[in-house]
Amino acid sequence: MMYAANLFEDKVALVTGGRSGIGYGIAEALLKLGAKVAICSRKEAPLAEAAEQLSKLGPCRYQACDIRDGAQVERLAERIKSEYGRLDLLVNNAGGQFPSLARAISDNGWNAVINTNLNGTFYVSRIMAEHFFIPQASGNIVNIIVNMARGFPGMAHTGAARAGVENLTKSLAQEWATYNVRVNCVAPGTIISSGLHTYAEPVKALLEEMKADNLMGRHGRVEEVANAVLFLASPLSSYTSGTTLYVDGLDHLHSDRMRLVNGVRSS
Ligand SMILES: CCCCCCCCCCC/C=C/C(=O)SCCNC(=O)CCNC(=O)[C@H](O)C(C)(C)COP(=O)(O)OP(=O)(O)OC[C@H]1O[C@@H](n2cnc3c(N)ncnc32)[C@H](O)[C@@H]1OP(=O)(O)O
Ligand SMILES: NC(=O)C1=CN([C@@H]2O[C@H](COP(=O)(O)OP(=O)(O)OC[C@H]3O[C@@H](n4cnc5c(N)ncnc54)[C@H](OP(=O)(O)O)[C@@H]3O)[C@@H](O)[C@H]2O)C=CC1
Repeated sequence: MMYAANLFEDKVALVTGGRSGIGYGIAEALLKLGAKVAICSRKEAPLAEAAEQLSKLGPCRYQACDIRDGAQVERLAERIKSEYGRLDLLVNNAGGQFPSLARAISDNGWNAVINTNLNGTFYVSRIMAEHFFIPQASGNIVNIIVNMARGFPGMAHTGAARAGVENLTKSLAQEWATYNVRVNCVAPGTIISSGLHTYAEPVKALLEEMKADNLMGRHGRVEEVANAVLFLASPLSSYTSGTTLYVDGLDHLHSDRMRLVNGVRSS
């Protein structure tokens, strides 16, 4: 760990989707640097188990919460208030989608992905800002999106949702600068995490091809995403807001994704 061990001492962080994968890695990194952490996700049992593990590193509370439901998010804010009394950092990490060509996405499937990634991110951001960041006149939001710089063939729903989050980030960063709130995005490429285990063949084979197509010749690691979040969450980035930091081994500048997706289609 290259950051000072007390970098987030006395800071309180909420990591949505913190029970698994990238969110867990972010929560772990924040705890190691002295933060108090809250994690939320929909499934209570694995969430409780993750919080128990994370508590070995420092104070970690959990509450089941579907970010698509504003009432549940309000209850989460009340709980954070009663447990910790404040919130300094929100990491909007909860999200996901399923691989599908656009023509095959049903209305419900489209709405499920937009509701999760775009609407959920907005609800949590607005509610935490109202409860904490604006009254405190300080706060920090890091939105985990995805590299969709050149579109996202094979996952058009999430490409659209994350582009919405990226633009929302620019708007909130400007509206809330006056309250000393910074808002940024981290855009991962393909990261080896629990999220990838949800994919079956032939997408698994496609992931191998994407690795070979990557200019660094590999997928990313959870710690590499967490390190980017730590930078944006810390005073080291105090003059940075409204931006996107890519953690994708250059995929946003170079990738042959549509050709690879066509390969899956014809296999
Ligand atoms: C074809 C080429 C593919 C290219 C792929 C490239 C791969 C690169 C990947 C690298 C970058 C990104 C990686 C990651 O993000 S990893 C993280 C992954 N983690 C998750 O995605 C977990 C969270 N996901 C979910 O919870 C769900 O996907 C969802 C967001 C949809 C929310 O679930 P919810 O519980 O609300 O959904 P329901 O089960 O109620 O379903 C609602 C409708 O959505 C349809 N649906 C859901 N899953 C699928 C599926 N696998 N395939 C098709 N349709 C699906 C479902 O059928 C419902 O619609 P209908 O009522 O019309 O049936
Ligand atoms: N792995 C990768 O290659 C990449 C991942 N990403 C993004 O990073 C984030 C984390 O991904 P990763 O850790 O890999 O995957 P995971 O599937 O492990 O993580 C997704 C997390 O989000 C939670 N979640 C999903 N929907 C909701 C909801 N409606 N309300 C609350 N929590 C929810 C899940 O918990 P539960 O099921 O209990 O609700 C889970 O903890 C996601 O947004 C993902 O799309 C972006 C680019 C690349």
